[in-house]
Amino acid sequence: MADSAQAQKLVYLVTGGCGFLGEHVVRMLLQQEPQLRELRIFDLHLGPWLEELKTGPVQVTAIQGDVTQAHEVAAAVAGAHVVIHTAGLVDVFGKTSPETIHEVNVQGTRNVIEACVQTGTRFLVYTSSMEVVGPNIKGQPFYRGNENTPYEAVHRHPYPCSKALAEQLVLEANGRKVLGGLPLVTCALRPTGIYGEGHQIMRDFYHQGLRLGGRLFRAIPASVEHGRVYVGNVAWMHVLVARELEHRAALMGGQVYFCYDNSPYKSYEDFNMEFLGPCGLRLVGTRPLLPYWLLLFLAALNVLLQWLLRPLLLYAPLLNPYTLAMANTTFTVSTDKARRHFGYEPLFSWEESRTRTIRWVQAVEGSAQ
Ligand SMILES: NC(=O)C1=CN([C@@H]2O[C@H](COP(=O)(O)OP(=O)(O)OC[C@H]3O[C@@H](n4cnc5c(N)ncnc54)[C@H](O)[C@@H]3O)[C@@H](O)[C@H]2O)C=CC1
Ligand SMILES: C[C@@H](CO)CCC[C@@H](C)[C@H]1CC[C@H]2[C@@H]3[C@H](O)CC4=CC(=O)CC[C@]4(C)[C@H]3CC[C@]12C
Repeated sequence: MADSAQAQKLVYLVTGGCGFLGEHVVRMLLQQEPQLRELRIFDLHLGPWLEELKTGPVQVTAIQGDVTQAHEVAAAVAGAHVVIHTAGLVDVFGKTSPETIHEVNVQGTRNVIEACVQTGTRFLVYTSSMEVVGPNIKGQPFYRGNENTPYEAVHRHPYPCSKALAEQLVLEANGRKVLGGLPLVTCALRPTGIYGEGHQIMRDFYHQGLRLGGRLFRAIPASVEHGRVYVGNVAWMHVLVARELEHRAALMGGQVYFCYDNSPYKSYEDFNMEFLGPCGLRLVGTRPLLPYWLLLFLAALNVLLQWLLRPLLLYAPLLNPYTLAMANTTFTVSTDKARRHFGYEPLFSWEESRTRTIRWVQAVEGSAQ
């Protein structure tokens, strides 16, 4: 008893802890981090599920706050040993302005770094994205690449631009002296497309399929591979990095790691069918049903409609030129850097990740009826 009380000494802060990934990180920390004394969860919108966590042995502190507000961030960071910064605006559909995306993703990250420096927090884990690398605006394939694969990372869209700038800030902050004189140790994790329980876009595709009588229509050639990783494994990587940063600061500080697991390489649509198929949906066509030029035309039309309708309503469909380019460009990773640097092995096999995700989609279906 005395031993476990002594071992429980660490205070962690998870920003964006009520988001899709953030919730998994929070739950994973509570399950897998025995050294935890207090877990602070900082988010613009706090979820009601946090209440159930407050009865466990770890003190769970929910903080409603905004990363763009430096004083709110500093107050939340003060006294934390580790910050896991997952909060961000994930918008590739034109729902929010480029300025707001920049403000949350870049200025928010700057505020987190400054708060660490000012309050003496030494370990910062940043959730970056594969989008920091690509696909680029030229649509060049990135086939089974790793962290050292040369690739022309050129972006125009506000989301990847903001993630790239924020990642750069985090990596440049590695080694800065924090209050007390010790160096800050930072690193960035770059998930590919995350899937699993709570994935909003999977839910959207599922509902779209139901509306279309149980069918989805192939739009992307099956040969275009899109990297995907299970949310539980992404969360597990965050927990491991947060744990190991202190012991392997020289090796891991300032490094980037793709998030990977054993999920198969498939096209975006074929991969989704791994879950939606067992839930009764069918992907129609072995080839795209519409020619690419027509899809591109429809995507451009959606942008025009979004602009025209803006004064009346928010029209933000899944298809736009950016999402089409994303889905239509091969981007897959193959790396073992996380295993070599901090002993990462996926916690969930592909079979388990698939089963869990299918169960979740089925539960979504149940709750929709
Ligand atoms: N979903 C994906 O496929 C991928 C996501 N990522 C990154 O992972 C992180 C988490 O993404 P998701 O969980 O998918 O998104 P999400 O939208 O589900 O979660 C983001 C969380 O951040 C919070 N947040 C947003 N603005 C905030 C603000 N101003 N102050 C405080 N909290 C704020 C939201 O309330 C939300 O709970 C993001 O940084 C994203 O860029 C990276 C790669 C892939
Ligand atoms: C053309 C449509 C026909 O069915 C398919 C459109 C699918 C798109 C909505 C998705 C294709 C690729 C996705 C992105 C990708 O997985 C990488 C991402 C990383 C992030 O950091 C955030 C999410 C996302 C941008 C993800 C968003 C949805 C897609 C564009």
